Formats: sequence, structure tokens, C-alpha cells
Amino acid sequence: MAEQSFQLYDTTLRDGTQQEGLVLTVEDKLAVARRLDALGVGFIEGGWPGAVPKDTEFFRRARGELDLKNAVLAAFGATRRPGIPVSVDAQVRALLDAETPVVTLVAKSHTGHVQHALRTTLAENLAMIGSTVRHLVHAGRRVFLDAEHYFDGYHVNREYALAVVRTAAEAGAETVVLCDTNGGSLPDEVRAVVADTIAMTGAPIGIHCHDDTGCAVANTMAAVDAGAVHAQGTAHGYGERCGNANLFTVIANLVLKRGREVVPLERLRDLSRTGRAITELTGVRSDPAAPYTGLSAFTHKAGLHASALRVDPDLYQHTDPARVGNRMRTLVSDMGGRSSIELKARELGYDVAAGSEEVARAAARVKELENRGYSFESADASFVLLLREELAGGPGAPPFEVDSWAVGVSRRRDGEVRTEASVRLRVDGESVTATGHGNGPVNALDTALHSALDPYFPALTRLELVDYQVRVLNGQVGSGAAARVLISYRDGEQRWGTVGVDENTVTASWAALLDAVHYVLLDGPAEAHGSPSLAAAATAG
Ligand SMILES: CC(=O)SCCNC(=O)CCNC(=O)[C@H](O)C(C)(C)COP(=O)(O)OP(=O)(O)OC[C@H]1O[C@@H](n2cnc3c(N)ncnc32)[C@H](O)[C@@H]1OP(=O)(O)O
Ligand SMILES: CC(=O)C(=O)O
Repeated sequence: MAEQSFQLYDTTLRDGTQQEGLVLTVEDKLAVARRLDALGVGFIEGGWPGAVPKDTEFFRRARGELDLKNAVLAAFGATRRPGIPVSVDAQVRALLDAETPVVTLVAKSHTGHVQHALRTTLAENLAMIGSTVRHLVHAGRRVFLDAEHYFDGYHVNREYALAVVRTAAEAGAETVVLCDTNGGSLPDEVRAVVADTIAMTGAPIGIHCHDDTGCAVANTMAAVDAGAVHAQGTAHGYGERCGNANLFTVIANLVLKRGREVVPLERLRDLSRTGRAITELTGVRSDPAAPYTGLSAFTHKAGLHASALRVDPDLYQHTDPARVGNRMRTLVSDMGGRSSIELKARELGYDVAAGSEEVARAAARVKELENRGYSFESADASFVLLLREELAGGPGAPPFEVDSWAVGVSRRRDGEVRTEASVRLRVDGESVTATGHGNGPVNALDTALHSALDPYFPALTRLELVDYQVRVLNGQVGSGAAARVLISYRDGEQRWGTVGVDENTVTASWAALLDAVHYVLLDGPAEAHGSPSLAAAATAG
């Protein structure tokens, strides 16, 4: 059973969208809310109705379209303006009009902010808090109060900061959330201030941290350890400046490290998937090194790590990645040895042993090729071809041969630039020629290759080049190699990559293009060529 008393509060749709470059439509916001609800988050702050038209619309549509199973919606807004009755404050009215079960009010708790930003008296600020909370509670809302700049304010005037908490709690706020608005606090300070605030006020306390010292999650954990019963954060730590506390990390830490089931264990397994889905919706690239959910969170590159992981994954992992829906990955590189090759080969479906000669040869070849500028980390398909060659004791008979290829770029008098490639191949002894056009030499060569080979090998029709990167390596590698080309492909549901290295960028690209074709024809995903995967066959054998 999920712990009932602890309040897990997401503010992705409000504070998260204060991140530079993050813009969500109402449709996106509804979709993010559904994802967070499915994960088991208790509260979802949808935005500031009355201030941001899109947020007003979000709450309007949420009433008819959001069928939340776990979460409760919260509308966010400020206390009434100074010097006016709460009943006439249009912003407060808009909070009620959002018709959410919860309203979260932001209020000043730092004397300097009250006097200089709000330009009112300390007494009036307390009156604004008290009257707004009472007004909303009287209207049937559960009220949380975000005490802005609480930690900085506490250091300037502790008595006033505590008075804000007491005023809100006495007026009926269910939880008073201490905000590290400028994100400048460190965990020991947060722990001490939260403990003192609880001791002095007895109010249920929450925590809202920003990451300007890189401590937002640590500060959140420190607050919970000190007795906070409510934690706020955002998906992937989205937020203004350096972001907010990453709620995914907070959730996993609370469940796995503190034994507090703030979401049920079975939902925790959806954590990584939820993260990926929200990344898709926001379009903001997520950090591969993010704890628990990042692509690299359980990815191992060093040979010594791989050697120990082969025996027991716990030796180099703090938790089982499956608990958060992630998985262990091994990278093949010049930093690996035979164990890395064995683990990677197994990941790709080959049952090989680190002690075998083939694996030793593959490890030596990877080291030698990486010294010449290759990089196999993101070129699984090229690695599979290398591995298969070693397992088979040499290159097998190719499905086709390359006689020649050419590529030319020309500019016409009217300014049009044309890139044309031609390939001459030999398939089953038959000569095949084809030409292709494209927006550059690689695109043109890819088109020509497809044009020549697709009629013979229909599996290739699904192969789609999705990314191309070239890196000039002059002076960085042992030989005179000049360019490394990495190409990523989509093949149905699968994505994989190839690598080519040569002094000539187009020749390096051609090598990477050919690896992709060979991979699909020799070893690619089973559904791509309608026959059992050779990888699977290798495992079985
Ligand atoms: C720490 C946080 O992240 S809190 C969330 C911050 N989020 C946002 O600001 C996003 C949405 N904000 C907005 O759309 C606008 O700022 C609005 C609609 C709220 C206000 O717009 P405007 O009326 O044009 O005022 P403006 O943005 O210039 O200044 C904010 C006003 O709110 C007042 N204010 C600030 N904090 C509070 C508070 N806790 N309670 C009441 N009023 C407050 C300021 O004193 C200022 O008042 P003034 O207009 O009399 O100077
Ligand atoms: C309320 C809020 O977002 C903050 O103080 O940081």
C-alpha cells in the first residue's frame, strides 16, 4: 500500500514550465498530467489560472477530460494583493473558478521581500496570508501555502518566517511548504531550519527546492529526514534557472533508500518509462546521466567494472535497474577488455565466454580500431559485424560486392545545387548500377544504394537513416585517420548505429552506410528480413 500521509506533489506543469525553452500546449499539459497520475503522484499542480490564459484553459479542460485515478489537481496563485479585501481580488477569484480540490498559495516569508518587492508592511503580509487562506478554506478548498524565500528569510528574521508558518496553519492551511526559492541552501541548513520550524510551530511542513547549488534533491531528502511530510519537485528537475528538485530522483530515493512507499513498488517500475514519455511531450532532451531514469544511469564502460558485473551486477550498481524500469547496458570501447565484449555480446544475443579466443581477438580489435579513430559506443551494428567475423574466423561471403561508387556536387547557373551519386555493385554475379540524388553526398549515396539493392533485398526498404554525425579527428588518433562518421538508423521499432573512419569524409560515410546494409542482411533485427535473427541463432547455438 502507498503511504497515505506523505504528500508527493508535482509542479512540472507550473514551476517546471518556468524553464527556459520549455513550452507546453494545453494538450501537452493534459498528457503530462495523465502520465504523472499513472505513476502515482499524489498532487499535480496544473498552473496559475487567471494569470496565464493557457493555465485557465488547462483547468477548464481538465474538468471534463482528466479522469485522474491517483492524483488531485492543484491550482497555484498568490495571496490577495495588499490593501484590498480578499473577496474582490480577481486573482483569488480565478483560483476558485479553476474548481480544483487543492489551491496552493505563494506567500512572502522574507521581510526584505515583503517590504521591497511587495511594498507593504509585515503586518499586512500576514493579514494577506490569513485572509486568503481562510477565504479559500471557507470555499471548501484544501490549501497548501508555499512560503517563498523561506530559508533566506529565516536567516534574516527567524521570528517573522515562523510567524508566516503559524499564520497560515492557524488560518487552515493543510501544509506549509518551505521554499528554497533562490536554490542557495545546503542540506545541513535545510535540515536544521525544517527541524526548528516543526518544533516551533507544530505545523505540517513541506519542502520545495531549487537546484542552484546542485543540492535540490539532497535538500529535499534532508527536509524529509527532518520531518517534512510533503515534497515538491518536477519531472526531470525541469524549472527556472538550474531547475527544481527532480521528483523522479526524490521518489526513487524515498522508496528505495528510505523505505517510504510514496508510490507503490510496482508503479516505481514505470519511473523510467514515465520519464521517457514526458521527454517526448516536452521535447527537452533529458540528461542521460540523470539518476535512476537516465539512459546512462546503469551503463558501464570500464573493463574492470564489466569484469565484476559479469559475476554479480550488485558489485557496481547501487540498486537493481529493473526496480525503476531501467536496464543495465555495457559499452564497447578501448576502455573495455574481454568481459566488456562478453557482456555486450550477450546483450546483443550472442552467448560467448570472456575466456574464449574469439572474444580476446574481438577485444584486441576494438582497442586497435578505437586507436585509429573508430568509436563503437553508439555503433552496435558495426560491433556486431566485427564480433561475427571473429566468431566465424573471418569475413563470410558478402551478399553483394562493390565495384565502384562516385558522388558529385554541382551548382547550376540558376543557383540550384545538385548532388548525385552512382553505385556499381555485383549481386549474384550480376552487375547492378543505380543513381541517387540527395541534399548532400551521404544522402545521395544512401538513395543510390537503396535503389540498387532494395529490389534484391526487400528487408532494406525499412531501413531509415535518422542521424549523421561527422567528427574531424586530426591529431587525435594514432594513425593519419581524419574523419569519424557515426550514422544512426531506425529499423521498425529499433534504433542502432554504425561507424566509419577514413581520411576522406565521404569514404568514411560510405563505410558506415555499407555496415548498415550488411548488418540488416547478415544480422539485423529478425522482423526486418523476415527470417530468424542470426543473433538469436548464435545464442541458440
Ligand atoms: C517563486 C515563484 O516561482 S512564484 C511563481 C511565479 N510565476 C509567475 O510569475 C508566472 C505568472 N505570472 C504572471 O502572469 C504575472 O506576473 C501576474 C499576472 C501574476 C501579475 O502580473 P502584473 O499584474 O502585470 O504584475 P507584475 O508581473 O509586473 O508583478 C507582480 C505583482 O504581484 C505582486 N506579488 C508578488 N508576490 C505576491 C504575493 N505573494 N502576493 C500578492 N502579490 C504578490 C508584486 O508585488 C507585483 O505587484 P505590483 O504590480 O503591484 O507591483
Ligand atoms: C513557490 C516557488 O515556486 C518558489 O518559491 O520557488
